[in-house]
Amino acid sequence: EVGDDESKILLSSEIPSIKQFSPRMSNFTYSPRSIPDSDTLKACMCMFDDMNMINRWRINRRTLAKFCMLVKRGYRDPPYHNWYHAFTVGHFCYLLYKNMDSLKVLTEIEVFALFVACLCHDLDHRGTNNSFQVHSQSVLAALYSSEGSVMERHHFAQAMCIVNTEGCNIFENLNRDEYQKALDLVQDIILATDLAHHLRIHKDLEKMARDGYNVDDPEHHKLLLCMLMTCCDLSDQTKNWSWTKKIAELIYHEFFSQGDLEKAMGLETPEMFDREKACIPELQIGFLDHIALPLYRVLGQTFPQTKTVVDAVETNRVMWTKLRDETKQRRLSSTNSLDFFH
Ligand SMILES: COc1ccc(Cl)c(-c2nnc3c(C)nc4ccc(C(=O)NCC(C)C)cc4n23)c1
Ligand SMILES: [Mg+2]
Ligand SMILES: [Zn+2]
Repeated sequence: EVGDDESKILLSSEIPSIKQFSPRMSNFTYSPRSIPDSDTLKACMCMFDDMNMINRWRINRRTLAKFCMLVKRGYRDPPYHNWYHAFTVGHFCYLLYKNMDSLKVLTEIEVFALFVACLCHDLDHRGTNNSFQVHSQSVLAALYSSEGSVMERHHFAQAMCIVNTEGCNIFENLNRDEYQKALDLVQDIILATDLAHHLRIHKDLEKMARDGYNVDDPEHHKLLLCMLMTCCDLSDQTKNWSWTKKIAELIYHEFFSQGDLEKAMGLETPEMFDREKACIPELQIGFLDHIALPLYRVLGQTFPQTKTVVDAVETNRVMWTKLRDETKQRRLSSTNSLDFFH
């Protein structure tokens, strides 16, 4: 049941030019969600091509088309952690490449692994997080909870299944060392998408920003890969307010569904997942203050070309504070009304 747009991609040997998409495709302000689902596979192929990855790693076009198709199919359809999320994360990686001098601060194989990891990083996500896996004693927790980062280990395992599927191994023409290096990098980068991991390395990222990035320090390469991956993963926060607000709705739709499940299973539900207790503007301001803003500030400090991105996140924070104050205002005014007696 290969979709018609997918079979067209598969059969057509030439890769269309990136020019056929918006001329703003490589601007930080461009929102990839304006690319229709039916064009996302073609857009992925174009991004691989525009970053010269097809030539550099001698990727067979048909193999690339099959790989991208299986990755897209490897996502389920929860409100947020679906193929569209993976596609937008991959697109932000493309934006970093186009706006940070082809990411020459990393090696070519690191950039290749980063882009592949972006597309694969949430494969087969079920719309529930690591603590839900452990508390609900899911199959994935049984498999991976002893090492932690349960979902992220599963996402990587799914990516390896695709790479090992006949006709889908985009790494097949790498030599032995490059092959091993590429898969190790994809694993490290996908494991780094666990927010708990990001919180563990945040002090190191700030130190790297203070000291200045040292392209000759392998530790800085590892830290930078983790940092850029999380910047890609949270990149919906760097777009305009209407998109950012829409994304929050999708995320809390997913969170509250998890909370409903937890209540039904008699598990305790943190406020963030409890539709009765959560105040979305408050929670979003907290997320921006504790995670997103410090992260994008480190990016902007280390790479001045990305400063515009920090401004966008700051603007979104202002919008959330306005929404919070309005919501408070409405509640204040209503308690003075007859509602008070109900
Ligand atoms: C990088 O990995 C992930 C994994 C899952 C998600 Cl949903 C996100 C993510 N992407 N955008 C958002 C936004 C706008 N708000 C969020 C609010 C809270 C949390 C959260 O998980 N808080 C738990 C605490 C231990 C930090 C995640 C949020 N988030 C990122
Ligand atoms: Mg994830
Ligand atoms: Zn993600």
